[in-house]
Amino acid sequence: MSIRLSTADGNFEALFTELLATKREVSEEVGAVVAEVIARVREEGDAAVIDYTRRFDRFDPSVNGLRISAEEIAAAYEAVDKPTLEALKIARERIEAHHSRQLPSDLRYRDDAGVELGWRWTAIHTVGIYVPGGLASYPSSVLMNAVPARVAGVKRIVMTVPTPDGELNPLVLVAADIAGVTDIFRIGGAQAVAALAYGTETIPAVDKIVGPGNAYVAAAKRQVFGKVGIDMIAGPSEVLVVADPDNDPAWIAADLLAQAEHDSAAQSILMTTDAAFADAVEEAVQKQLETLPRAEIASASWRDFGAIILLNGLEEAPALIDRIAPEHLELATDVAEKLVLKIRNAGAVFIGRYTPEALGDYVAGSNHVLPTARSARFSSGLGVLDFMKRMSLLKAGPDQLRAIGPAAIALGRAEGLDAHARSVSIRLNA
Ligand SMILES: NC(=O)c1ccc[n+]([C@@H]2O[C@H](COP(=O)([O-])OP(=O)(O)OC[C@H]3O[C@@H](n4cnc5c(N)ncnc54)[C@H](O)[C@@H]3O)[C@@H](O)[C@H]2O)c1
Ligand SMILES: N[C@H](CO)Cc1c[nH]c[nH+]1
Ligand SMILES: [Zn+2]
Repeated sequence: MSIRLSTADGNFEALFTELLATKREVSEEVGAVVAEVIARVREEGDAAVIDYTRRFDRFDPSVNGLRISAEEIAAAYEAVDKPTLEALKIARERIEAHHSRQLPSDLRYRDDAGVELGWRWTAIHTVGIYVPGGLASYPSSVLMNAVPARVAGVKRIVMTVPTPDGELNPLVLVAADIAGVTDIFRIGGAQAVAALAYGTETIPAVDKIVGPGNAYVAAAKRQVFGKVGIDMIAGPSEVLVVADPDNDPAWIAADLLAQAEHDSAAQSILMTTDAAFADAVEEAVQKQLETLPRAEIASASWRDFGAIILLNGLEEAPALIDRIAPEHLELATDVAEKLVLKIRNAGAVFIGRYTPEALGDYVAGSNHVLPTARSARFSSGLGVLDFMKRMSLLKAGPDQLRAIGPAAIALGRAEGLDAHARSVSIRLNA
């Protein structure tokens, strides 16, 4: 049973604020564990990675080597059935087509003073992609990370994926192969992030680490930021479904459970205007849980973090949605197109009754690595630009230096930086 709030109640603001502040991870403890893992991996390299993998993933990766071999990838193709491989290829193509449209253009122009200005985009050379794998395997996340990197022009894509108990997921390996991943390592958690950031004897250090993961992965990415770039914090999944009473409660229940089944720390929220509809959805959730293989995880998530928010009218929705800033927002109402224009903060919006979030998780083409824990207030989902940098270009000749140089001299002197002023004046006085 989820908690229920109503905007009609006097204590709504207090309860809503509490909902926003809910911590879904035990952060202080995680932060300390992760700091120790990173320090040991920096110090001891492969030995620490192997030790932590034995401890957290329950197998010894030194037996087959940290790196997943070409033979293991070839064997994975044999283990994957044809329809699933076809589905993976459809997803890869759609993700590639969508992300190709994100490629930015270079620019060069001459302004009124004759100064040439512009920028040039270049790809990051080596990136690390973290593919989660503790509670479930995510071939789709391999594509969501690696395909935009390839589109951007990244030369080396180093992937880490935990393989609990040493079990390889063939579809994950095939996805990596068709997406153009160059190196794959069978490790996960904070030890994988640390290895990618600092490098070990076997694992190359990368320039940037991207990808979702659990609380340990998220904390590790935060802690290595600066040594390497990171994309954003994409932690336990979330969905906010805005649904009017014209929906089939079973469809909405299925959508709520689709995110709840990821992790007991996932969060699913329903916003609706009708109390009887809310009851029907709650009932449908309980019914569907009876047959869901991952019921244990999903019911824990729905019980501990699920919520139903009753509104007086849909016009109340946008302001509340912006405060929640959900990873995924479903608008299952006939006024979805109008509503979407009023929303500022969400990782991805699914418009209308026939766009379940799961479509975006797999095959729509947009990225499913999205900001969680309210970080959609200031960040966006993974895309091609996360794998690129923009260099400024400037060019002046003697006339342009004469035109704008004196102002630079004045500002250099005003800041007490005489060498700055001189590097301009020396040319003007030549
Ligand atoms: N936002 C997104 O785009 C997106 C996409 C896919 C998955 N997800 C989320 O990613 C998360 C994946 O989590 P997961 O656990 O399945 O896989 P994971 O790969 O993120 O984490 C598994 C690793 O966590 C480490 N770990 C586990 N318990 C530990 C402990 N007690 N101490 C230290 N380290 C420990 C282990 O090293 C293990 O290899 C889920 O919350 C899911 O919702 C998000
Ligand atoms: N919904 C997840 C992002 O929050 C992504 C995913 C992968 N596979 C299924 N779903
Ligand atoms: Zn999902």
